[in-house]
Amino acid sequence: MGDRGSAEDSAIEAYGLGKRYRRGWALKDCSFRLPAGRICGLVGPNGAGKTTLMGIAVNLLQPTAGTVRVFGEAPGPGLGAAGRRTAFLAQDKPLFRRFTVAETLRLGRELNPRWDQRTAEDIVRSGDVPLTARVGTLSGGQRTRVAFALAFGRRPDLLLLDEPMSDLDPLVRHELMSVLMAEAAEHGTTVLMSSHMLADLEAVCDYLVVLASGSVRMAGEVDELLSAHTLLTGARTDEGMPADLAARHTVVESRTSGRQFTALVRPDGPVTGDLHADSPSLEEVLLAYLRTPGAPPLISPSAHAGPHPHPHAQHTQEAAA
Ligand SMILES: Nc1ncnc2c1ncn2[C@@H]1O[C@H](COP(=O)(O)OP(=O)(O)OP(=O)(O)O)[C@@H](O)[C@H]1O
Repeated sequence: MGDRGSAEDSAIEAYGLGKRYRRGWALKDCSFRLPAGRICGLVGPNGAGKTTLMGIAVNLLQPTAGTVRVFGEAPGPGLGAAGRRTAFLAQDKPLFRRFTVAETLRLGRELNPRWDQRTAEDIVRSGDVPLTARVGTLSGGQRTRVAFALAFGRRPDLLLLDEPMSDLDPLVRHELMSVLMAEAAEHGTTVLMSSHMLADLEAVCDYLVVLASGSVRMAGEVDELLSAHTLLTGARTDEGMPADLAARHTVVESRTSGRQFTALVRPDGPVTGDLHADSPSLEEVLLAYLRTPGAPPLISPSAHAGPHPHPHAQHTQEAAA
């Protein structure tokens, strides 16, 4: 892609990234790479650091430690190259309430040289949101649609969406997911989307980053992550599951129910014994990691990040958050 060398292949690369607030670390030693062109789900329990990570990537927050690169550049003030290529849809979707929808889109057009009016208007119109309505009179879901239109209209190379679907009804959610996938496929947009709706993520994402307590617990291609895991069921022992299983394989989580145990494992060789082995769904894998923040992390090779060449180019002072 282009003449920018291998850095161009990474949409986001975080290395040793940390953010400390007064109450403690919100992100700690967070390293991962998101290759360009993926639709990536960002998953983690409340307070895991998802919003903080996105805020650092779009230069709204400064890291306390480590570095982040967006298309190979440190996020900087103003509309640097990385900033021009990035759109961020924040959780509270800030819009001017007194503006009409048309005025909101006009502002988007005036502020963005790459503005795509047709895409933005299509997204608004397909939800029957009148262009003449004031933003303050719209329902929460309609406002989300306008915020989506603003984000897509910017024609970003990287779109960061912080829990974009939380106030949408299932039909609108489904429709906007389809818009998201179609736009991303047509323009090669990289998407990083935080969500607690695991089924939605399963439908649209081909890449995943799982955060727990500020650290990356799992990152990589969905297919790779899924195929690394096996769901085992068998007769429970006094300890719950047979002791040799934990000795031979990486156990993410094990649970017992009645006379049975179920364990999600990363097999380190053939699974032997009187056990039933199944392929887990993405939801089963994610739930196991969310329930077990201490599980050994799994970072697939495409998600590995290394140190950046100019670590001092990144600001490291605390921001007024
Ligand atoms: N401005 C702030 N000042 C102090 N602490 C903060 C601030 N913003 C976030 N935190 C803390 O940092 C941690 C991570 O918060 P963050 O909002 O990044 O999590 P999240 O994964 O986006 O959560 P959620 O799923 O609830 O949106 C939390 O413990 C939160 O209380």
